[in-house]
Amino acid sequence: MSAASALKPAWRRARFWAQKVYSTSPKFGASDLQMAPSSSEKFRTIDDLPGPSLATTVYWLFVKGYADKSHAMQVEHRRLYGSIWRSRFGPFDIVNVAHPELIAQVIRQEGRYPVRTDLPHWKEYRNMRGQAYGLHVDTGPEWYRIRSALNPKMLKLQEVSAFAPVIHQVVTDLLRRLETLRLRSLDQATVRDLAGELYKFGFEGISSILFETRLGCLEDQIPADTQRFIAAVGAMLTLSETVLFFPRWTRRVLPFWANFVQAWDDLYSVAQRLIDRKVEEIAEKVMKGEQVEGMYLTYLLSSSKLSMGELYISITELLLGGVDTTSNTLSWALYHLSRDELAQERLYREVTSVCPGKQQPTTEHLNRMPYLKAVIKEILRLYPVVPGNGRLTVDNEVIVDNYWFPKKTQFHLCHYATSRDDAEFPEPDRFFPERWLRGSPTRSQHHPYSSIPFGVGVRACVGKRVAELEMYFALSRLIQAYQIRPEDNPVTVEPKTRTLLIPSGPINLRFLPRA
Ligand code: HEM
Repeated sequence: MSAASALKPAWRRARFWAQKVYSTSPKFGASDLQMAPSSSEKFRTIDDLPGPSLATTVYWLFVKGYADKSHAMQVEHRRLYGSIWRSRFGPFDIVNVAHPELIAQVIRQEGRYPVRTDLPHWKEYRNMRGQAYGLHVDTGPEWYRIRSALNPKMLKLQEVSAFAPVIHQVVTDLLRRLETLRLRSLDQATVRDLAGELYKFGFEGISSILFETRLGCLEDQIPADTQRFIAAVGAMLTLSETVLFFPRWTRRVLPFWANFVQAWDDLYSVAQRLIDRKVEEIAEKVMKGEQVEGMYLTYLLSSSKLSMGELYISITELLLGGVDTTSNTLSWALYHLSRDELAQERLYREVTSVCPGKQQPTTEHLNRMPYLKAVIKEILRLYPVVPGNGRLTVDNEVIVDNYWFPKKTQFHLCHYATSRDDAEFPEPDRFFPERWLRGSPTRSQHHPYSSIPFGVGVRACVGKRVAELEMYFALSRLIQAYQIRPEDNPVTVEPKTRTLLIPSGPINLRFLPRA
């Protein structure tokens, strides 16, 4: 049998997918569809893709210095290889897509149970400890079952508005903390390493919703248990990248795997204890015949859709998703507003016109603050905190552009490159919230997949609404309270990638109280 005839069924399936995919994508591949591939006309394959060799990748990462700038490497590689290219590095063999239409094609073919990427080290840890798999490790219908249990109370703004009072409490603590820090500084204005403070805010904010408990992250003396919790989250996220790179045999000589396990053990045990404490509280109330009121954890416990093991893991994973993401976005927002007086003044006028006299905004007020939302959108366009997302094809072969890919292809969706593309957003490196204002002549025309910081579809970020609420409340109240300025002799802070896109240096800002 010739190679061509052996591949025939695959091409037939490919043609079927091509029709599905291209039917709504005029720019890419439409002309090829009209030439509908006969059995002799083939789609190209992964082997036909351009891309750097292993040696070139090593050179880029370790000689040219892109190891912590993989977001910038997306932009450079797109310039060199076009909108789709292949990279191979160690165990990784990845197809990068850096055009919104191609990202849309991948997403449209992601199937019912999309998978981002394999996390073999997380799975191994959970197997070792006999824990449930949870949202990040489970796949197929099992992932969907867990996700469906977590979605309610998280996905709609009206639903998450139930969390508004507790978020406001945490924002009040943040304002108090910043006030203390600024008054302690030499010029009685400067808060140094704002991202570090906002990290504690992110941790406290999401924990107060998930555990229905205040952890004291924003206090001067952070309780020891909370410190251990914060350290474990940081260690796990950092080591998670490292352990993947080293082969298994190195575990006997290098400390990374043991430290990774320790971090997970610490993290899991604190989360478990906090949840168990809540369970006891609820049980006591029920025994006394008292009304049980609560938020997300109480809802999950009462819905009984997850086993206790699944609940421990799910809450822990939600925490991991919610800590660094909102805090980094807020850090960048304050960084840019401090350097753009006009934008800051416009935001201040909007917030004070809707909520005069430092009134705390409600979710209804937020509906009348388009500029506030535009600021956050613009920041997430400039600094998508997840600069590159993933999709691993599991159920289907897929066609992207004019290439056919088998099952188990790992795609890397280059969000950073698309949202900084001048074909989508003129002056892409400029902070310009006006480009998001509906009905304004400054509104940009762009592909709907060119800036998708939370992802799209069934696997998109489950915490999007909570994140938005936290960021809107925090930013509006900070702007009500302070004029924010850069420190004297300010330095430009560039982003760097450490899985997430984060500031590469400290952000130091001056907070000048408003009358
Ligand atoms: C600025 C804030 C945030 C951004 C930009 C962000 C972004 C993302 C992105 C891009 C994904 C991957 C989506 C996909 O694969 O299509 C994701 C997944 C996820 N996020 Fe967020 N996120 C943010 C805040 C949060 C918060 C506050 C939480 C917790 C409440 C959270 C929990 C999660 C979880 C659990 C997942 C995995 C969902 C799944 O696999 O089914 N995120 N996020």
